[in-house]
Amino acid sequence: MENIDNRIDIKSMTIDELEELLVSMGDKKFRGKQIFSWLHEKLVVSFDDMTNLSKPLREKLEEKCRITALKAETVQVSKIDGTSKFLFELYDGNLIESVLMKYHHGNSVCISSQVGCRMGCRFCASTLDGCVRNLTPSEMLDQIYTIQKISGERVDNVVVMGSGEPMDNFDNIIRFLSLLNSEQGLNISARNITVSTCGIVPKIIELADKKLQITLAISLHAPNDELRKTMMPIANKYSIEEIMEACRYYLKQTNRRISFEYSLVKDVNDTEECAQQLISLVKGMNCHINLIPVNPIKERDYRQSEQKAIYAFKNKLEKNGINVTIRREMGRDIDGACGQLRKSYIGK
Ligand SMILES: C[S@@+](CC[C@H](N)C(=O)[O-])C[C@H]1O[C@@H](n2cnc3c(N)ncnc32)[C@H](O)[C@@H]1O
Ligand code: SF4
Repeated sequence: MENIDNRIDIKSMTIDELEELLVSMGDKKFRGKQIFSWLHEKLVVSFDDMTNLSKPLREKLEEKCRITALKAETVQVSKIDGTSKFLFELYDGNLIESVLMKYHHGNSVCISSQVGCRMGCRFCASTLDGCVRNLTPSEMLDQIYTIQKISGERVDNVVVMGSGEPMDNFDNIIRFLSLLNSEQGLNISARNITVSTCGIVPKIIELADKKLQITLAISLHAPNDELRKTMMPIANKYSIEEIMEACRYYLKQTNRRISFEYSLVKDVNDTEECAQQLISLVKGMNCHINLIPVNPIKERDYRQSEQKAIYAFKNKLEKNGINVTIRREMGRDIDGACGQLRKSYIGK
């Protein structure tokens, strides 16, 4: 675990670690659980609010530890569907984005896992300035906690689909997942959490071996390696066949249906031939395909597929027995592509 400004990042600690810390400070073990509950259930951001701790203990904790608390720099709310986009400032001045989406089945928060991203996908605004740094588990958690506090809404589902590549920040993601899942915290069930990756094969296998019940989403975007290489540099490292093999392993280990993300780009990957290749790739697999009309970014020349092409693509997949949906665009009036709000803010 990383320390922040030479103080311990207390919100990234498990109950066991907190108990150990308290004992090492000459206090009682049970205080660990109390502090965990203040941080992850009652969502306080100051030791002074931990009213069942003595003043001297609170002072000692303040000296030794730091409570991650994100500052909302801007919040944009969609007039169309209530989607809110948050720009948060981290303790070191870096900015990240998160989104709250309201669906009939509950509230979903989409969080960032890194400041920027180093994967270089051609359609993505998050990667335009590379990766600045990994987010700590507490910084990932605090996106959800702060949104819950600002909006007054209970968060039911979490998707790790904001800026950053979660499998490039693996240990912090695993710790974040276990804290989010904790009964003494927000207690969000693993089944309500989705982690999306561009396909870092060894990490998918490592994740599978943890046998968590989370949904794995793969950003596929192309049905063959040649085309994928033109869209996503990671395709030079891992082939689609290797990714599919890792997905089959994930399914075997977890019994969880895989999601494939496929952003439709006009005249690039939206042809009938691409649909046919995609069908051959996933046929017979327990999976779901999410078609996303690409959100154009001004720095790149990709354009969104036409409605007709989007529906033709979807229909072809459906006719072949593939589970497929077109992702509804949430917050159309506020939404730039993921990473664009941060980018435009830095630009100022
Ligand atoms: C921003 S990424 C973060 C998670 C992870 N790095 C990944 O690639 O899966 C989440 C999803 O957003 C998609 N995405 C990124 N930029 C997009 C854009 N301009 N239009 C549509 N989808 C986009 C990605 O392909 C990916 O499926
Ligand atoms: S799509 Fe995902 S992996 Fe690719 S650059 Fe964007 S955030 Fe990174």
